[in-house]
Amino acid sequence: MTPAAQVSAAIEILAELAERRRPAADAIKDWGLSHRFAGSKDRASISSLVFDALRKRASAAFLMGSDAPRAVVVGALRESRGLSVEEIAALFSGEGHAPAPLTDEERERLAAATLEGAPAHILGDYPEWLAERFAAAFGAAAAEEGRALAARAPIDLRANILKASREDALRRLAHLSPEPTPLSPLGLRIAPPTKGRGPALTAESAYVKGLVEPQDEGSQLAALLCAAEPGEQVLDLCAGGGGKTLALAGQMHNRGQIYAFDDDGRRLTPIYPRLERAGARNVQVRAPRGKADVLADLEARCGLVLIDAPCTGTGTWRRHPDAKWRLAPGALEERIAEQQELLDKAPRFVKAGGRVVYVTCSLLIDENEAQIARFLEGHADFSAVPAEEAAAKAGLPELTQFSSPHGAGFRLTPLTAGTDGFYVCVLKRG
Ligand SMILES: C[S@@+](CC[C@H](N)C(=O)[O-])C[C@H]1O[C@@H](n2cnc3c(N)ncnc32)[C@H](O)[C@@H]1O
Repeated sequence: MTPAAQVSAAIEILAELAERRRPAADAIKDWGLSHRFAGSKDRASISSLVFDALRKRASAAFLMGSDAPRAVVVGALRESRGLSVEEIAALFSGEGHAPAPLTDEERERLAAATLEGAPAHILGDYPEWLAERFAAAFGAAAAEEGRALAARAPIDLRANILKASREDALRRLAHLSPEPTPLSPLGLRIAPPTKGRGPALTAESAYVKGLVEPQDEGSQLAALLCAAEPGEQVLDLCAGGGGKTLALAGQMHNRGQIYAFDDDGRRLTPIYPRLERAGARNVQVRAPRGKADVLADLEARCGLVLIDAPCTGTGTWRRHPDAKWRLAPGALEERIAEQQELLDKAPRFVKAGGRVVYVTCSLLIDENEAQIARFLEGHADFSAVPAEEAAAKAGLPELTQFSSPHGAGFRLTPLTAGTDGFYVCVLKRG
């Protein structure tokens, strides 16, 4: 396919997404199935165009004076890719499978329109209904935080210390030019591709042999702040695919026991091969079994209960730019209710002196500091561990700089920490 035909395909897919609220990856996959002539490189280029347009959907629409898919793609080619009017005009030639030529108005806007005077949610490319919540979380930095969330994310990996040091992993992957991550002592970072496909990581022998695991640096830090110790009894209450479970198994050097639970058994499916590949041997997966209380024996036994809570995922928009436009207010309310339920459930399993670590990949106060404040009101035997103390316990005193200005816990954002957005709070019993 020509680059211009790829642009046409991206516009077509965005039109489909505007009609049906569905993940962009699904729409791209379906498009590929019904256009068999498109090769894998074409599909990667189209996918990258669609995601770039979604990253900049609000600002591109503002620039072009229209939120039609074509306008968004035209605007995003300027905003995301930095193309000139002539470069964009060359793609919109109207020839063959190229989109229709630029109109005079489109040309004028591309040449002269600016974002001056645009409100923060346009400058930061996030939904208008979240504007108040972003202002509460970030104040005057809301637009800048939004812009950082609209950028492409790097590929972060965690060295699996059960099998390799970070130095080993860096050497093994040297052909991908990884850099050590600045905050996590276990992290490796590969720059994001400017367009098209990134490296085929799962084909790397370092991955196949379990020396590295893809995990955003923020997620690595959340796991490190758990400060799990060898020999501890740990309940991972929302284990899902096991990203944090694996990190905890490494921290514990395979000693002690991790119980990995998720109330949706299907979500646990990937954990089995991942544990195998990582060489994690201290994990018992406790899949739900109908109405049976599969965690009954853990009552008051755990030194650590991790709640990696279901959330709106506002911190992960760099990786899922379509999610920000699909998120609806009702979903936020549902997540808040689930988070409260989990926070109320966790103390049952915590022994005296033990801790609960509450984590979300959201940046909204309602899902984070407000949840912790509510929890502490109802659980007088728990207190939030001050950020300085929690950071020191994790051996990462520099994380104190990310202590939340809105209450207990840590806030990491792409702008301030260069990670996905994460909230982490360590709560101690007694
Ligand atoms: C953020 S994801 C977990 C990600 C995982 N810990 C990781 O690092 O890969 C949240 C998980 O919570 C699970 N969940 C939602 N409500 C739950 C509940 N009441 N009890 C246990 N798990 C729950 C979801 O099924 C989902 O897998």
